[in-house]
Amino acid sequence: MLEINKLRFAYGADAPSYDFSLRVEAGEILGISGRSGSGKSTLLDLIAGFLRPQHGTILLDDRDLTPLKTEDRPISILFQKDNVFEHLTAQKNVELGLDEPKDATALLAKVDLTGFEKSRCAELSGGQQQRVALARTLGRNRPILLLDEPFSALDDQTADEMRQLVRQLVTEKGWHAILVSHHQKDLTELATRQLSLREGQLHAV
Ligand SMILES: Nc1ncnc2c1ncn2[C@@H]1O[C@H](COP(=O)(O)OP(=O)(O)OP(=O)(O)O)[C@@H](O)[C@H]1O
Repeated sequence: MLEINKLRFAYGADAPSYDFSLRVEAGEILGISGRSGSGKSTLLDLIAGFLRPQHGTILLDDRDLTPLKTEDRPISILFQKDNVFEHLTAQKNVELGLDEPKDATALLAKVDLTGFEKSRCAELSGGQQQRVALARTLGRNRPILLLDEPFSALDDQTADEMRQLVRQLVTEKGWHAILVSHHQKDLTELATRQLSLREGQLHAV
């Protein structure tokens, strides 16, 4: 289980402070909604280690991740865009993220990109690029998946396909996923549970 205990953070002495506690089971996708500026990205940045909390702990299966640097945390992140290096091929993009050699072709096949191994990502559509990023996530197989508006730049049908794929992978792999989004459809169709962020605190929806 991923446990975030009384994580407290403020950007400065006069800034409002964020106070988060939450738990995410393996195979669960926790959806977090909230108005623009409510602190959704801040929450993900704290879990990813881009920001340091002033108080509190982040545990995965009782292991304390709080002191670890971002690169040592067992996380993958999918942003709205810019998840791939556009000048590199799909295959290189998948291989770059791996700790040990794995079959990039098989990983790309999992996300329905057979035959695109040698395509430069600049030549791929936004949805295909997101699938390359997902193939890398699959290869890395990190237990925590942070999703920051990952489908916002996609058309409706591609977003639907991506949601299904992400859902299937999270269930299959037992990842602990947190999705932040403005889009109700993402939250209702993908999240297994939802919370809303208001005034620095998480509330039941
Ligand atoms: N580097 C920073 N320094 C100071 N304040 C910041 C910084 N980054 C964000 N903030 C402030 O913290 C608050 C939360 O920002 P955050 O980006 O986490 O919100 P959000 O809910 O993800 O917003 P959006 O939905 O628009 O992406 C905002 O008031 C924002 O202005």
